[in-house]
Amino acid sequence: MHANNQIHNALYLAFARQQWAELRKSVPLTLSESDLDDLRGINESISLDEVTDIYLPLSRLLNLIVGAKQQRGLVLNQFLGRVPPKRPYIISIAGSVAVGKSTTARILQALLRQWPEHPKVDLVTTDGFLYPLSELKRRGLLQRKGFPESYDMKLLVEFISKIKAGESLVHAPIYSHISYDRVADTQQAIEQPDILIIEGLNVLQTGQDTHVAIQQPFVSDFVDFSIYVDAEEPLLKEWYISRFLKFRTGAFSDPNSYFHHYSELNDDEATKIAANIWDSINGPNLNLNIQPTRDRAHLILRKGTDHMMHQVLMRK
Ligand SMILES: Nc1ncnc2c1ncn2[C@@H]1O[C@H](COP(=O)(O)OP(=O)(O)OP(=O)(O)O)[C@@H](O)[C@H]1O
Ligand SMILES: CC(C)(CO)[C@@H](O)C(=O)NCCC(=O)O
Repeated sequence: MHANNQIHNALYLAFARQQWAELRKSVPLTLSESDLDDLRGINESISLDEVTDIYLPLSRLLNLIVGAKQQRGLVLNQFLGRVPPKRPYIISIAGSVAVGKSTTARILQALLRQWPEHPKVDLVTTDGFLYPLSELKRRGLLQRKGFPESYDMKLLVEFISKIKAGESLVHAPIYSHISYDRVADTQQAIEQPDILIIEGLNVLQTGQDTHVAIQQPFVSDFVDFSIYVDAEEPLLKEWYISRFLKFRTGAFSDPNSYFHHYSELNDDEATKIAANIWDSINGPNLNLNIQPTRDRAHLILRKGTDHMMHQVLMRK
């Protein structure tokens, strides 16, 4: 599936699911029943096998990597003879619409919090940095949501640079999937976490990928470790459609929902509309702007049917 396998092999170590699962090594399955309940609350469809085989080794890897960075920070301070501000370790999670970025991010958050070295783990999504709906309309971008030009990149880069600089309180705008818009009067407060996870379609993008010149620097300049969640497009489209069908009885049934009128649709009608949104917006965005950023990631998690990860690729 990779256009240039030779380059890929040179860049990444590839692990089949079972090989990766063995790398959990000494990480005990420290999850209590209540932890498991929390994880099920994040996504009831996620299996315990997925947590033990994929996420526990990943949590171990990230704990080691964050630890190495913290050590390096101590050495630097000793050398410079000063106490620097606490700077969060920043992990980014990229991938298509509906690949499961937010589920992956929330499970990682829950697992990373359990390590005594980094108990405070915050999570933001770049959805909040989409322009407000009125601005998208003004710019004629309603059919381009999720494309690079639909984000306020200046605001996003300002946000992440403040986090990286160790500012004690930084605010992020919040997006509502119900109103399909930025929330007007509430913001998310980020107060010097040990780790910040930032999740979104665009976290690996630079100006070079797109027809739109995005000003430098890029989000990835501030990110310590990047993850790309990958799956073949037919699966992504299927997951997008099935989430859309589920939303009819969930989010869309809310009278405040932007898509409230979809709640009345039968399965066939809803499938057609979702497939059409995929083919006209999310699919082209994947192929033009998201997938081309995949091979910049430090780690690629490859999913197959039923959201099962079947391969992990790690930068050498
Ligand atoms: N590990 C998993 N097991 C089973 N279902 C999953 C898993 N991860 C995600 N899903 C399902 O796939 C769909 C997309 O997941 P999610 O909302 O996490 O994706 P996303 O990449 O954050 O999407 P978006 O970019 O649109 O916000 C949801 O219906 C979710 O329940
Ligand atoms: C908010 C984004 C861009 C990303 O999560 C996406 O969910 C979205 O709304 N895409 C636009 C097309 C659609 O409604 O799916």
